[in-house]
Amino acid sequence: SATDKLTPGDTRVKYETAQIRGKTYSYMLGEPEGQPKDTIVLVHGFPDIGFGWRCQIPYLISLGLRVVVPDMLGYGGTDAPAGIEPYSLKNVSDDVAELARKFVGEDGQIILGGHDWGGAVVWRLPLWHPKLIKGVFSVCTPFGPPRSEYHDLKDVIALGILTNFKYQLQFRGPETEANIQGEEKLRQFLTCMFGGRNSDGEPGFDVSTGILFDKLESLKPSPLLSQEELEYYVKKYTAHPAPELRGPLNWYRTAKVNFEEERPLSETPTVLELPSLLVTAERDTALPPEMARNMDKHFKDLTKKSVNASHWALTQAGPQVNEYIGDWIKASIW
Ligand SMILES: O=C(NCCCc1ccccc1)N[C@H]1CC[C@H](OCc2c(F)cccc2F)CC1
Repeated sequence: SATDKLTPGDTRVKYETAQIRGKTYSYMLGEPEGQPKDTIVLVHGFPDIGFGWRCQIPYLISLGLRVVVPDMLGYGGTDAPAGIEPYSLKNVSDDVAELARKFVGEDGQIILGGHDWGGAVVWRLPLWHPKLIKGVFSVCTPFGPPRSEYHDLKDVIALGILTNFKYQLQFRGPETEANIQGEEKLRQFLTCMFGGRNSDGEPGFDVSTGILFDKLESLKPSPLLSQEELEYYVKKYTAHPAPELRGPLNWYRTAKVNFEEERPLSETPTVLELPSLLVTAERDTALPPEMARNMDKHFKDLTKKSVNASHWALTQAGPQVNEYIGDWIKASIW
């Protein structure tokens, strides 16, 4: 039907590019019948692409929204610039703001949604561009306030805190980028991250270790991706020269840059006044729902929901996620 998930190359959306603050961004554009009620921008995470929102895009168009879904910096048809700074949450927020303004103008507003790293972006964007966002939602990723002190993740984990982020020590290091190169390894990596298991039912990734590289070649296809969808992801990831994961993994190397850029924001308590929605995934091992336990004091209008899904909630609980987003838009924004 009209709201069935997008397929690779689906003609229900247009595939466009734009020059944004010196980089080429590639994005999907979905236009509703008649005048759009609003424009919504969707920000994906790691290791994903805009296609990760395939279960949401047709539904949001059916609500009368114009839907803009970029491949984020370093991914798919979007540039992967050199250096770490371009991947900071502030720089990526400024890129998304410029892309949004192409559709709503200098004084217009958008609804903004994110998943995973895209969730971290959407919680910062309204702090940098307060007038642009009329409502913000995140799937899986809780809000964390800007910090006044820097603590390296390695030290935090050594204290037994945030041990669910231990895989990030591997991701920010050299080995993942070095070990995952070329079509076959990228296919195994994506199968792994999307929940592929071997014939003994063992996963190739866990949050307290990271990727178990010697398990990759024995993983069976992930039930979360059809073969066609997996090949579309592989094609998008091999569009960048080796090391193909340099751009995506640079997001894990921005902690110090993010801290320095956000320090001025940490001097006053952060309270987001705009309508906000958090949808947590009950079985997300990297971003468990209890990470959101201290969020409420930073929001004036926060709705919290949860779905019975793993980290890949957008596809695993697509209809439920869509219902929560749709109900929240109708209740809090329209
Ligand atoms: O690494 C990520 N995804 C890849 C792993 C996906 C996966 C999980 C489970 C099974 C299979 C695959 N996501 C990042 C997204 C940003 C997060 O950092 C920002 C941040 C904080 F540090 C503290 C509080 C809130 C906050 F947003 C940290 C996780």
